[in-house]
Amino acid sequence: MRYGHSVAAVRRAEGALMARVAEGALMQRAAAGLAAVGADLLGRVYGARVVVLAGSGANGGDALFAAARLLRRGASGTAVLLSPERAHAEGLAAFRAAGGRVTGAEGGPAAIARADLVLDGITGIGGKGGLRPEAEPLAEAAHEARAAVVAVDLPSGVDADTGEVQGAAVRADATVTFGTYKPGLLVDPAAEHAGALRLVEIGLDPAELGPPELEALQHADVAALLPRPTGESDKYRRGVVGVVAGSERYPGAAVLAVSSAVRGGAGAVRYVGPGGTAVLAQHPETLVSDGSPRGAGRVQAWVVGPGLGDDARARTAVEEVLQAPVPALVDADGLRLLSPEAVRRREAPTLLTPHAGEAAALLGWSREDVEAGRLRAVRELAARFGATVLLKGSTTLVADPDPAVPVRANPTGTSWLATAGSGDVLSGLAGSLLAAGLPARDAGSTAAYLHGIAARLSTPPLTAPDLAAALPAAWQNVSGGA
Ligand SMILES: NC(=O)C1=CN([C@@H]2O[C@H](COP(=O)(O)OP(=O)(O)OC[C@H]3O[C@@H](n4cnc5c(N)ncnc54)[C@H](O)[C@@H]3O)[C@@H](O)[C@H]2O)[C@@H](O)CC1
Ligand SMILES: Nc1ncnc2c1ncn2[C@@H]1O[C@H](COP(=O)(O)OP(=O)(O)O)[C@@H](O)[C@H]1O
Ligand SMILES: [K+]
Repeated sequence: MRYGHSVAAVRRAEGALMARVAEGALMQRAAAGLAAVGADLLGRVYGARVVVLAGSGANGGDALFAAARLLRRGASGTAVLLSPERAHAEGLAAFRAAGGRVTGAEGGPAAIARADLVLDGITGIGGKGGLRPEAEPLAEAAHEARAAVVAVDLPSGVDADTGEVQGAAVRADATVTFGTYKPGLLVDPAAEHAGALRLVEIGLDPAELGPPELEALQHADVAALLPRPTGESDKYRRGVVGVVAGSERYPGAAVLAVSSAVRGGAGAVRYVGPGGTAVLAQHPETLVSDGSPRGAGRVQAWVVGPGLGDDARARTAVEEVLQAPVPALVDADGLRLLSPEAVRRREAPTLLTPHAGEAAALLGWSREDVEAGRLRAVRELAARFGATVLLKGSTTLVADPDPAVPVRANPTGTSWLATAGSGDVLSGLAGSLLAAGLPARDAGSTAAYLHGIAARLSTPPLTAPDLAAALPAAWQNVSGGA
């Protein structure tokens, strides 16, 4: 698991640790880790040109000390000081002592254009708002230069706690972060600015950090969560998932949702709706009926909504699913037929899976505001509906209705998933995992993880049926065949 801790938690744990170690020791640990990553990216340090973008805080100090280490190994270096009179004094002294040159912001772009490595030490967890105007041309020059750009702790200009980016921000090829991940490194739009992430341990005590704001599953976590049949299993004990999807107008959604539900860990799939013939043609193992959910027989979880439309039949289906005493996943058209009160009244878990447009409609926000503030949006929805909410998109987030439970950020997405019907595949898969007994947050985040891996394993440009067909390979990829 990767954990993302808030700035307040990091400050608390750093403060406690600093009281126990020699002055400056933490910054030296950070600088050593940063220099090692810089050396790695350079391949050959001797003769390389390093440029440090140094703000006035400790983030600039880390960058200057790291550059000094590279200079002592034969690199040459220029520090671009954004506030020359307030630069980190010890870091600057070490950099100068190692032979580094110093310039003001005006000398930055020319130095950056010739650089092999740029260390972005403008701001770290102390940054507020986007980059200030004098730093913007530096960020732009770094983006255009052929140099590798390494952000120190965070890309400067992004919000560490929320992943929001207000104004200009540095775009890095890699980010070396200290002690723990920050939520902004795991959530777009900030995550997109961070590039590859490297964590450098500096000795923070997990107990002093406290609970994370955010978690990102890794292969081993997902492998441990995936349901597995045992000797005692039969198809009913493995769970039956009911899928209410598709309509005369959108028959394909039924086929897509079932195509992933049958590959999602449940023992059987019941399909309810007008698309039974098409579903059976693709998946003869499905139990189909054309009535309403109430008369369809027992299920351990329902999926309702993909391609459902909004006629009387659709309304009845959503109503009946919400009244059922089993976990329910509501997606797509189903989300338009929901009231927060009806969801809040439920005793069994509910998982809502909106994309940004659907989330915007549910919240009364603009779509842009949801995309710019994903973490706020998903938490707000979970609170309003008293439900688990999976917000789809460039970073898929899953929030529990209890605000103390960390939000899960999915690390496996790829923009190839932006293809018609891939959301239907996700909901069938997540519903199947719910039926197999996973709690809603685990079902949603595990489904998003596998969905992303399936996309990576498919040959682009991928289609929704490709994605469903790649689920067994994704499953194997994650669990190593166990
Ligand atoms: N506290 C610690 O124990 C450690 C801190 N470390 C580093 O220290 C960083 C935090 O240092 P600081 O608290 O000094 O804060 P920062 O270095 O992140 O930035 C604070 C400074 O930047 C200025 N500033 C804020 N927003 C700005 C903006 N938008 N544009 C330009 N300037 C802006 C502020 O006026 C302030 O002087 C971490 O991110 C990490 O890199 C590491 O050395 C590891 C140890
Ligand atoms: N830019 C992107 N990067 C990563 N994943 C994306 C991106 N855009 C969409 N996705 C994913 O693709 C799926 C699309 O779902 P959805 O918007 O419901 O589409 P549809 O209704 O066509 O099935 C979701 O899982 C979403 O997270
Ligand atoms: K930085």
